Amino acid sequence: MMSMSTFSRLQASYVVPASIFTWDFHQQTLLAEYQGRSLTLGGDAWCDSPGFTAKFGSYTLMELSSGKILDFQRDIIMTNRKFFVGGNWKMNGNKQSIDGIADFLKTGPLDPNTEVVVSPPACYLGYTRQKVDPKIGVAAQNCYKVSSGAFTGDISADMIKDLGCEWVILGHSERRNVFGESDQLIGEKTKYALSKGMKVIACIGEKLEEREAGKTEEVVFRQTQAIIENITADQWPNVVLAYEPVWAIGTGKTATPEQAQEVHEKLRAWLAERVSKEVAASVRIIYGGSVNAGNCKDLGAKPDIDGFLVGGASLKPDFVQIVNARQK
Ligand SMILES: O=C(CO)COP(=O)(O)O
Repeated sequence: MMSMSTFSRLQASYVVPASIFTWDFHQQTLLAEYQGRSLTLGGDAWCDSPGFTAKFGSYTLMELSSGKILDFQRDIIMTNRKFFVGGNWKMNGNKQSIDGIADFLKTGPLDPNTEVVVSPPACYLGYTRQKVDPKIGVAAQNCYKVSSGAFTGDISADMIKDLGCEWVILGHSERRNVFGESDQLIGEKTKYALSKGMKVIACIGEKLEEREAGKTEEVVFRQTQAIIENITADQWPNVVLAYEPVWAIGTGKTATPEQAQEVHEKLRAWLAERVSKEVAASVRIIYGGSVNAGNCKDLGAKPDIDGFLVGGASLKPDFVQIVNARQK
């Protein structure tokens, strides 16, 4: 038996290039043969039926008198990125307040079309896992890049999993800026957590002075590059990217829906070039920074904003409204 990652690697290294080479050769030969002749062309588009592999469509061009295919294009025409809302509790709460949060989450009602994850401080991971509905994911706010050892004060992906939690937030701006974590370390942590089968909310975002200096894209792409290098093709479904401009975190200064959409759209286009069209179309890019019950609907209506990572408001019943931001 071959593992999924070996299969993907062999397919990407040999099968796909060989198929493309063969097709290109065939097409060039055909076009040379038809040179200077008048042709009768017919084209047809085809899409999968919804609910199957509906995200792909193809368009085929045929020379009708010979019945030979001259060209075909395949593209992504539909994506089904499930709306994702994470509550990052940061270093807040105790057992009593967690009970209160579990209660309002239970009362909800929570939109079943939204994937919900809450992220308590490490010492309350097990308690939170027991208290909240099993349909709600529980995330650690950080973890180190190895399974165990002399790393006083840290926790590992293996320990988080042992508590029944499957998510971890990595690269949060507070880890980067208060605790001095580098792009490289965040990449290494991402690699290790994914290798253990964990799901990762990987955070990126520029500081105010970087935005003012026109460096938003440069910073966001640099931070994302260090992350994508550590993700294999088959691991992308386990990754959510969180764009959190540092100037909008905990400041009450939300990015406008247009500002956030602009960065998300550029990041998706960049991912299409750097990773693949499929990953760019399917990965969820969520926004974080002063999201609240009042601004979540406008932000969530933007086409490239696939949800939120919520700080302060995730400790309050307002969080339910944010989870339901896409409801009419
Ligand atoms: O950092 C954040 C989520 O990770 C955002 O925090 P606030 O929602 O409190 O601004």
